[in-house]
Amino acid sequence: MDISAVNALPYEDFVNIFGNVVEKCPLVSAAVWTRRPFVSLADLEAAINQFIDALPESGKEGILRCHPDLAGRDLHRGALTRESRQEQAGAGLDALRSDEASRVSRLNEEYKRRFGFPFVVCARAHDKASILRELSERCGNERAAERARGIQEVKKICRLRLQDLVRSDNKL
Ligand SMILES: NC(=O)N[C@H]1NC(=O)NC1=O
Repeated sequence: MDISAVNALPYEDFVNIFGNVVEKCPLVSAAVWTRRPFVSLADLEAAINQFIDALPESGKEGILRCHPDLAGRDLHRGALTRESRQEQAGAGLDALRSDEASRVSRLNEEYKRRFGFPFVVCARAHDKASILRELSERCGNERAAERARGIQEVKKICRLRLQDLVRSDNKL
């Protein structure tokens, strides 16, 4: 799929294809559709990032709250989105030892209690050990810093998901 094919998509198809580049936030792709034509994939990514940056802090926190916990309930129930399942499995989060699983669960709960939104990290940029380290370190940050950090991670996840979609053999 090249950028001219992306630009030719009616909004229903655009939202179907790009609706989960920001986890469970199809509103983002529905909003940026009006920014066509995009000159490149990077331009589409920039439009998404600008939309996110223009949100009030409550909207940014809302985006974070749409993310499932890493190695959390949705993974165990088989309720993750396809993208999230692949990302979490790639970092080995679907195969934690029981001591690791209880540590992640305890830290995820501590993080959510402290900040009111879940810990978000781009799992594909990490492995199990570095995710555990980040989770534990970031629990000690301030709320505003964590909100900004979580949003940076959302953008990294989004970039990789966009690249997958445009690289894949997604015949339109
Ligand atoms: N909580 C969290 O970071 N979840 C996300 N991270 C990632 O790479 N995929 C996700 O679903």
